[in-house]
Amino acid sequence: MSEVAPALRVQDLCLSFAGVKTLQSVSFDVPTGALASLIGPNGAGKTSLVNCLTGYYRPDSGRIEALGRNLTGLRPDRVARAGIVRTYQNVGLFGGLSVADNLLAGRHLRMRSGLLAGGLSLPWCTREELAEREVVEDLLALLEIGHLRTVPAGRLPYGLQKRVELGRALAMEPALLLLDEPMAGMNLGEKRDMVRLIRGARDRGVTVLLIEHDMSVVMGVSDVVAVLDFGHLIAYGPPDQVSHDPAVVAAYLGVDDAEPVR
Ligand SMILES: Nc1ncnc2c1ncn2[C@@H]1O[C@H](COP(=O)(O)OP(=O)(O)OP(=O)(O)O)[C@@H](O)[C@H]1O
Repeated sequence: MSEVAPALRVQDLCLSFAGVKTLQSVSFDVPTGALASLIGPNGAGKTSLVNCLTGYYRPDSGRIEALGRNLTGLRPDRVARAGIVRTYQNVGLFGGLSVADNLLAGRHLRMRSGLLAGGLSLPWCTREELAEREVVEDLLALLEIGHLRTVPAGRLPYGLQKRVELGRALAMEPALLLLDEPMAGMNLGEKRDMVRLIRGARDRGVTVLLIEHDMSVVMGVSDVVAVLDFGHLIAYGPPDQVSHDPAVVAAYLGVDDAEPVR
């Protein structure tokens, strides 16, 4: 039986800034179709690793393979074209555009028609736009924000803006979705909602790598967890195993008692 290749394979990745080692020989896989989490205390190197994966940082050495391609050292636009979509810690929506139009903006990357053809209202273009709007409606339903479709995104509370951001990322139909601390600054209720929606995306076949520093957030939702500490991968495996790993408990003093967010 042939094994399915992992969606992401990180091998011996090293990164340093002015001689200070930020990532030290980090290796792990994200299985295709999984919801994987990358966790670690503040300053562990999580964002630096994501910046390597998305082409913003060039690693000193090591290899990044995703979706069967070698992505090591590729520019961010080339990485995005390979189907890897990322959200950021800060909200980056078009505040004046409606929720639906923000999602449509995500679809535009995939649309045949450019703005010029759209402006001329060519029949094929209109048909295509209608089809895109249907996809957007489907995503609005998935994210439970259909009732907000006409509201300017900038007027929404923070937790809902993060939901729209997730929607815009999903609108790009990523093969691998990197979510950089999507629950930072959220209250418990908003975190629970977000966890449910991210799981929903995974259940629709999107491979997800969730970056988080709050261990309780990831333990209830992840298929597999990778733990970074001071640039080293100190644990990798299913959440139950990782949460009891002595190295992880030491890195997160006391947090092994944390209630998982479900
Ligand atoms: N562009 C840069 N120049 C210099 N040092 C950097 C740069 N980017 C990251 N670092 C350093 O790398 C280390 C890891 O930072 P990083 O932001 O990757 O950690 P993190 O795990 O994402 O932390 P947090 O949870 O606080 O976001 C830190 O010591 C940081 O100062």
